[in-house]
Amino acid sequence: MNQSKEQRILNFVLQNAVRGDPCSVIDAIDTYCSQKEWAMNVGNEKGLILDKTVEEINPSVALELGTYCGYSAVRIARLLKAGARLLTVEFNPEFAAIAKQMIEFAGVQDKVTLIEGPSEEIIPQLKKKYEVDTLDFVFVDHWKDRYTPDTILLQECSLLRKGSVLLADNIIVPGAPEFVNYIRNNPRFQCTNYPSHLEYMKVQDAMEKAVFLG
Ligand SMILES: O=C(c1ccccc1)c1ccc(O)c(O)c1[N+](=O)[O-]
Ligand SMILES: [Mg+2]
Repeated sequence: MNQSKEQRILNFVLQNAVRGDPCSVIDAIDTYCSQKEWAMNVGNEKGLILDKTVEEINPSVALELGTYCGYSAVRIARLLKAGARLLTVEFNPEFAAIAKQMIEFAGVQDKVTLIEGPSEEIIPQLKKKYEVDTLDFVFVDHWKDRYTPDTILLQECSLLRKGSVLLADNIIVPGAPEFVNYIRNNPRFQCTNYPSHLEYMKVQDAMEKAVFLG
């Protein structure tokens, strides 16, 4: 049966990256997706904004919404301190299966919990089933129409504390206008916009950082 693009990306990583070396995995994905087939990884330009945000926060507990092939999960996990953990949520079972292999090949599986299912079902389970108290960092990169309802759900589930940081991808392309309107007009969040480009393209995009004020 014809392989999926995501399987081709994984195969390229398995053949060109170094097992246990997360940076080589990130580089291999960026090489493949910039030269062979575009894919919706956050990419290196926005990835550097993600890196700086994670390093600034140094989270003990991080959540990612939208795992895809695991590129940003590997990117985040490689920066986490000893004992810190990333929970990453993916709705699509095929993507989750690829991401699991990607995370394991990168050697960051001990820091990452990959959860397959819809974010609206997983978020209410985080406290009891996944033993989360509050989240220090949330990378928001899933279906763009889920950004706002899931940000509201995180608050309703008391998963944010004063200083929790959300970083949202794709503010311009594909865009999340409802989220931008919600978060920038919400007095409980302090927002900062980071202009960038759509991964592997010369198209304007941006990321939005939102600090929860409690
Ligand atoms: O929605 C798309 C999309 C839409 C149409 C075709 C391909 C992808 C997309 C594009 C770039 C992203 O960085 C991203 O996170 C997504 N996404 O699905 O979450
Ligand atoms: Mg994205």
